[in-house]
Amino acid sequence: MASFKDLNKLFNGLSLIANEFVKRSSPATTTDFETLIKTALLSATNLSGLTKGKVRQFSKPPPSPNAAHPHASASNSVVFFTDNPSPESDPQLPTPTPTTITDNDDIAHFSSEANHQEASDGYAGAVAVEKPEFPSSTETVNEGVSGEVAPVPPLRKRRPRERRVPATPFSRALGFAGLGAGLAWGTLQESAKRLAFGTPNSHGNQSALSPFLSEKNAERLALALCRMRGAALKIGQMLSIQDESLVPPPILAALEIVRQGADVMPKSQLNQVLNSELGPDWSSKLISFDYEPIAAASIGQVHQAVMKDGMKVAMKIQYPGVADSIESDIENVKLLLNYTNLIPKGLYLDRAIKVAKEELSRECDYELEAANQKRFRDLLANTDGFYVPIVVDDISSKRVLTTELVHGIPIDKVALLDQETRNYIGKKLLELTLMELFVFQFMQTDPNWGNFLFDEATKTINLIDFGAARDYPKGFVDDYLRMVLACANGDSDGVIEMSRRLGFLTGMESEVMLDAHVQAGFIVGLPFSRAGGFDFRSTNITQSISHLGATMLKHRLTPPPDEAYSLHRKLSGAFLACIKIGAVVPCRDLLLEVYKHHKFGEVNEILSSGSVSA
Ligand SMILES: Nc1ncnc2c1ncn2[C@@H]1O[C@H](COP(=O)(O)OP(=O)(O)OP(=O)(O)O)[C@@H](O)[C@H]1O
Repeated sequence: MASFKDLNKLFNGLSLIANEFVKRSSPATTTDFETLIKTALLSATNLSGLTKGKVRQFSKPPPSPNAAHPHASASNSVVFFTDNPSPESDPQLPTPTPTTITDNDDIAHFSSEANHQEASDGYAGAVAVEKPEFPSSTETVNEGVSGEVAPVPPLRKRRPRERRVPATPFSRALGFAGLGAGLAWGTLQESAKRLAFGTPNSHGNQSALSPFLSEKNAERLALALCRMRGAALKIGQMLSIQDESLVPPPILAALEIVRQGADVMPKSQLNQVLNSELGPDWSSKLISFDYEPIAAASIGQVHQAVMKDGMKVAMKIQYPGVADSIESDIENVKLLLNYTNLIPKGLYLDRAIKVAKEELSRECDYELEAANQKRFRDLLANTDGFYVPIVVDDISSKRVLTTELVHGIPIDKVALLDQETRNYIGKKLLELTLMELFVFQFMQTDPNWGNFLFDEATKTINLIDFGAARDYPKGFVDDYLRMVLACANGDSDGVIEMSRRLGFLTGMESEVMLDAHVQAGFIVGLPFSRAGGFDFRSTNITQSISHLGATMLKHRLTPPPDEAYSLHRKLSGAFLACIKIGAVVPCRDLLLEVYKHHKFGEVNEILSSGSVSA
């Protein structure tokens, strides 16, 4: 039976390819045709297991010939610009007088964490592109007592590959089709292996149950997402912020690859985007630009540059084609998910996908992100402990965003800091979340841990990435605050009433569903239920919710309101961050503080047990 199903999956995978051929054949251009041939070859070799994408191992680069130069020594990919650009220069390198440019095909350096000062921020969700480890004369390295430089053992981790972004809808669709076929083939291989050698012990491990979830398939999926970038990768990264105990190990490993960052654009493609977005004289505002990215995110990559006034900036440059392919990328992901039969009923995938599409198209608009960032900068100007970097309008456009470069440790990496500092960070994160929703009614909804960079020296959390930010209507915020309080106070009538008003329940639900819903609410409300510090080190909130989740999926009558998708992602992201860093946070005190100052709108109903006492 199982093998028949798997054959069916293989057939479906191949039909994905056939579909794309039929759908796309008429408007195909010559370039599309070339891509088609390349992709077909890649898929064919992938099917036969030749290029299914092992993470490449890179070798250490030779020492920079410019090591004496104070800037170039930090990275041999930095280009310095003179005031008098040469008119005969290569059109791909605007206003050039490049000092040095890395010309290797692969960005290929290993570096040690200890040496990793400037770009230590580069760990974040999207990130992990480290600088080469040649300290400049001005940099500090580990110095022994004798003053000699102590060798630091290199830290090996996945290095990004340099790959062109498939920029036309046709080439992207083919990428997905190739992936579909690769996964189908992987599933078949795994099934055959199981027929021959038996199914591995399950012990509740999903990967053992489904031949689709084999290690090879998970890796295949991750590497394909890193190559495709765009909407599909973004969804993968969203999924990567999960409770680790709930996700099967092969998928967890694959998501970690995805979380570490995408492949990077080659220089020629990067220059094309910069020229078309900022004009050919974009470099006239800069002293230098580093062609080696500090981050390769889902929809763009980030480069360091120095402005004429000396300010160090981060330039986020969008991959070509991703904004126009959101719709088709998501449809392709949906096809893949459907054919794997992995999506449980009750997820209301269509509604979630509609919301994801809207969010992603907003995120591709960097002018909107710049406006969001300026708004947050104003809103947080007088709040201690947070900093929002300056937006540089002069060197920004719809697809390029330049902001002041900030530093810090991404919050998932603060686990080694002392307990007091971790408690402080946890408290600040929760305080910010509550403030955004209930005070500003404007929230940055991407809980990616790399978006919060903790600067130990100033005890400040530097906030970046405002692409996903949205307003919440006053009525929604009022009722949501009442609901959180009802959850915290163990008030089931209040939870049900507010849930109906907010649209989580229709009023027609069965007792089983109502009970599961209320229990889930109480679990989420647990950190807010008692005064004093809530210890996130000993909580199993996410596991408890997942048990109830199964019941809710079975009995749910309506999808959650649109506002809830991003909001719940953010709230669970904040909780997961506190769990990850093992913080003890006075959650109830923070909530009551917000409640005390909240001005409810006209319908200020009092909950059955909603009287609040500190
Ligand atoms: N102003 C900045 N200062 C320092 N680093 C920055 C800055 N802006 C971006 N970065 C680095 O680039 C990474 C990606 O930037 P950002 O999160 O804005 O991009 P994104 O496309 O929205 O990424 P994601 O796919 O993670 O949402 C960040 O995690 C951070 O490491």
